[in-house]
Amino acid sequence: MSTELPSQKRDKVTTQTVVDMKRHGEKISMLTAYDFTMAGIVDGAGVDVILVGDSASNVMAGHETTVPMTLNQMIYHTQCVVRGVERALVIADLPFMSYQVTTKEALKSAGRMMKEAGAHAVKLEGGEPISNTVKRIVDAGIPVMGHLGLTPQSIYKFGTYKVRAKDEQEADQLLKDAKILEEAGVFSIVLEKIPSDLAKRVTESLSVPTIGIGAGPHCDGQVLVLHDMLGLNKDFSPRFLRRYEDLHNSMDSAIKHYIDDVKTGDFPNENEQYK
Ligand SMILES: Nc1nc(=O)c2c([nH]1)NC[C@@H]1CN(c3ccc(C(=O)N[C@@H](CCC(=O)O)C(=O)O)cc3)CN21
Ligand SMILES: CC(C)C(=O)C(=O)O
Ligand SMILES: [Mg+2]
Repeated sequence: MSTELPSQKRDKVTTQTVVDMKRHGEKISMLTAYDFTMAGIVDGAGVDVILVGDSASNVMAGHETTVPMTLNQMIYHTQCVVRGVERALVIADLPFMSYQVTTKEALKSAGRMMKEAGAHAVKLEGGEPISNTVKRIVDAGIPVMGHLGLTPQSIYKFGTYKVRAKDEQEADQLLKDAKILEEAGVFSIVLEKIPSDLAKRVTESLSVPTIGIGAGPHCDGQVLVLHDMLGLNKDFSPRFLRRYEDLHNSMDSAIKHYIDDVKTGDFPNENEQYK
């Protein structure tokens, strides 16, 4: 019998693969990407899941929140990412107000994300209030990832990005929401900025995998925003973020070097021109 872990097959990662990874106790790695070049690097390095997050609103467009992102903008980013990916599962965030008004509109939004953008699955924020919508999308053959805890599209309802579900009543509600989403058919749930103990309880009570961001070590997988973990984002330092590179500094010094070479006439040299 093979002792190969589910993700070690070089086959494309599917929603079934990530569910199998939970059953085998293999952790799931997920990162964001918003464009072709970055997606190719992230996929080539072997990440299991790529999220085209609506954090593109912050990271790509320079907005303060994810609220302004449109469905057409998310479709564009997802098209770019899909062209750069060979193996990873590509999940796209449905942006604010593309799925909350009616179930019919939600299904259309999810359908466009699959047909026009080539996403393999969509992610929606929220629990019980969107469970019928989730069920309808899943019934249409579109895999759905849930997202509970800190749900940035609702920032104006909560007013802060502080840790969520710290009191018992909110914790019980989150646990209930997770069960309801599982029953509605999600293949996985993101847990954002909640206490580790609660994330552990949720993870143990579900058969579908949890993917944490600021939700501790007991989740079945972890996700970070690519630009944050590469150190491109100087002014975002929540405690859950680990920086694996300081690309801001690397880019800054490379660019300064180039400017200097242009000013001094060092660039272009003898070999960098046509005769
Ligand atoms: N660049 C980026 N990274 C992300 O992780 C991310 C986005 N953008 N945009 C969409 C959401 C918003 N997310 C957030 C936003 C803020 C905090 C946060 O911890 N902010 C403050 C603390 C705020 C408070 O305590 O009131 C911090 O410490 O930076 C965490 C996740 C996660 N997502
Ligand atoms: C932080 C992750 C989970 C996300 O939703 C995003 O990048 O938009
Ligand atoms: Mg998001």
